[in-house]
Amino acid sequence: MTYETIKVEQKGAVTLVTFDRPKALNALANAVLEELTDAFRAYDADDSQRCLVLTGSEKAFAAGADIKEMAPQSFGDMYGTNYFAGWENITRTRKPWIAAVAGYALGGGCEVAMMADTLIAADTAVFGQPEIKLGVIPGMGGSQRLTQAIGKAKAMEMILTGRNMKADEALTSGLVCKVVPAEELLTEAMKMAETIAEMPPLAAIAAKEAVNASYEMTLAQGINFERRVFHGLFGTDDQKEGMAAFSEKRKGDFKGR
Ligand SMILES: CC(C)(O)CC(=O)SCCNC(=O)CCNC(=O)[C@H](O)C(C)(C)COP(=O)(O)OP(=O)(O)OC[C@H]1O[C@@H](n2cnc3c(N)ncnc32)[C@H](O)[C@@H]1OP(=O)(O)O
Repeated sequence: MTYETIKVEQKGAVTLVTFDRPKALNALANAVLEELTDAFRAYDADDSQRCLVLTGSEKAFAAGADIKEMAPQSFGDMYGTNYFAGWENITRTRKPWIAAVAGYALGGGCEVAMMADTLIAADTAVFGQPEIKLGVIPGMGGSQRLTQAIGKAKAMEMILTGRNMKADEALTSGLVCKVVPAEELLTEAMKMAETIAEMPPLAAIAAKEAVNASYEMTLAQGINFERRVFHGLFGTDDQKEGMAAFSEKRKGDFKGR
């Protein structure tokens, strides 16, 4: 597929996806959803690819859903098409992916970044859910994921006032795993992605499932799920290779089997 709103590059075992709609600050039009969903599906299906980085431009990761596309829609249009439901497809990606955020990540931009397995931010990053200023509320998971990430008090304050959060606050609030100088963002994100790409791929998928289960299950259910998945990994060649490599004091060569 040829993409018009995103750029997709394979760099070794890492897929780099860049929002490429600079005129509207990478606003998330329907075309972006279709292309991004296709790129993520292709990544998940390609055994040579073991981690993905999603990034934007220096000025904006993404400035939210396309307000001009949304503005004229009626309740019937929104409800009838289950508008925005398609974005959840991205969260079904089984393999790990990282959001590398510089500049604005507002509204849907913040929501897509929060769908990632982890977020790394440039010191220029600005996160926010300003939908209330447009007479709506977050519609792509922001009220849920922001609250899970930073807690009710701060999420409520941001969503009710539309206040933005800068990178340093995003770090102390637990929204992002690290903040780096803007000029180093891509290098740092690719370095993290390359490290993940060297890990046994089945264990990476399993680790992701286990961490995500903590949002869906009780503690007892989650611990039981983790243990079963842990047991299951003893059926993989990569577990044998990983433990042999440790004993033989060498780096593991993981095949994803
Ligand atoms: C998914 C949901 C349900 O959660 C909903 C949403 O995501 S609603 C959208 C939430 N996002 C916003 O409200 C942010 C809107 N944008 C801004 O506030 C500003 O653009 C800014 C603070 C990010 C940057 O300001 P500035 O540097 O002054 O640039 P602008 O001149 O405003 O923007 C440049 C250009 O981009 C267009 N633009 C920006 N954001 C969007 C957007 N979300 N949708 C459509 N178009 C957008 C903006 O209109 C400008 O284009 P022109 O008018 O010059 O053609």
